Amino acid sequence: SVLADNEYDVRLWSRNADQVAEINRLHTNNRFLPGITLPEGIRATDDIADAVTGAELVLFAATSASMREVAAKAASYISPETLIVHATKGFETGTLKRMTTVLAEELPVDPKRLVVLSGPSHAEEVVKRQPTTVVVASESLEAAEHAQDALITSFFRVYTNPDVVGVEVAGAIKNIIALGAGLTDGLGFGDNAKAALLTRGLSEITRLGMAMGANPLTFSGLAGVGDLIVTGTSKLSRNWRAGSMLAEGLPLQDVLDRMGMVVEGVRTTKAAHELSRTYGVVMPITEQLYQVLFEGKQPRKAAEDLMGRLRKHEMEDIAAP
Ligand SMILES: NC(=O)C1=CN([C@@H]2O[C@H](COP(=O)(O)OP(=O)(O)OC[C@H]3O[C@@H](n4cnc5c(N)ncnc54)[C@H](O)[C@@H]3O)[C@@H](O)[C@H]2O)C=CC1
Ligand SMILES: O=C(CO)COP(=O)(O)O
Repeated sequence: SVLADNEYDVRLWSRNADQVAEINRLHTNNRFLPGITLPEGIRATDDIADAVTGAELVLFAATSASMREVAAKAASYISPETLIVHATKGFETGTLKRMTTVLAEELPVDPKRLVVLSGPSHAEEVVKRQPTTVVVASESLEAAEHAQDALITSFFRVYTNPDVVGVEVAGAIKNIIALGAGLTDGLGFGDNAKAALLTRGLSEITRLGMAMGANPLTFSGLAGVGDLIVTGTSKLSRNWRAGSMLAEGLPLQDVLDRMGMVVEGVRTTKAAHELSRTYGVVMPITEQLYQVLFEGKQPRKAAEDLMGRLRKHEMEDIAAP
């Protein structure tokens, strides 16, 4: 939608032929964006070659679980000079790789052509042209500025940042904290509890990010604090909603079935649980969420265990870079 507003000739790929027909005939996508009319400049196709061949820019917005498969499908139609942008918030299951690493492995482009787009950007608001600010990060300033140029509008303000690791880690881990915020609200705790969770969650994101090589300042930016606020406090967030349903006692599979859309925080909790061990980083909220999601722990007991941890200095576990 943003690219079409910038007069790009947008080809949108979906594997679902009915969805493609609906977008082309009616300019709607009722299952995911009910009540919205999409810009005329978007043409949908279920043929990935048709979508990607000759494109100046390819924007991947696959789920983290399907990124490698989708990138592999597109690879032979992408040329080395194509600008690749992704908007996916998660790690690859099993390998724990970041999305730019997956794309670099699958696509015939220099890693300097890869850009990550992140920040507070619920699709439901962006498509209504409600204002937001986001960030694009790339190893190459030229690639980041190219993406900034392509995506910036009067309602979608795009900043650049060279810290790809920080932006990707922030975008992924905030979904765990958003699940926790949904649980906190679902349990009936107050605003203090949520502010506390988001702040200590930011500490956790920062610790892991720094251990993985990120710039700590990135976490006070749009991909960090910005997306943490929107995902942890908005009812549009699937991660928040999933957390609040878990607090009602619904089993995880029922929650995911009801959502019918990706809840990235679930897989990311598993990935971060492993990353915290690999990098030797203390991640108590992630640890408790892991036990709630995968080991049947009661959410209220998880909250008690977080509150009952050994007393600490506020910055204790943040190692100097
Ligand atoms: N929805 C939002 O507001 C935002 C989402 N994101 C990120 O974008 C990514 C995608 O999220 P959504 O589009 O919201 O998820 P979604 O669950 O709403 O849609 C995912 C789509 O991918 C399709 N899909 C799944 N596996 C596939 C495969 N193997 N091949 C082809 N298509 C496949 C599904 O059928 C579905 O249509 C996630 O990483 C999310 O964190 C980032 C910013 C905002
Ligand atoms: O990342 C998002 C908004 O910036 C979307 O969050 P959810 O996946 O929780 O809906």
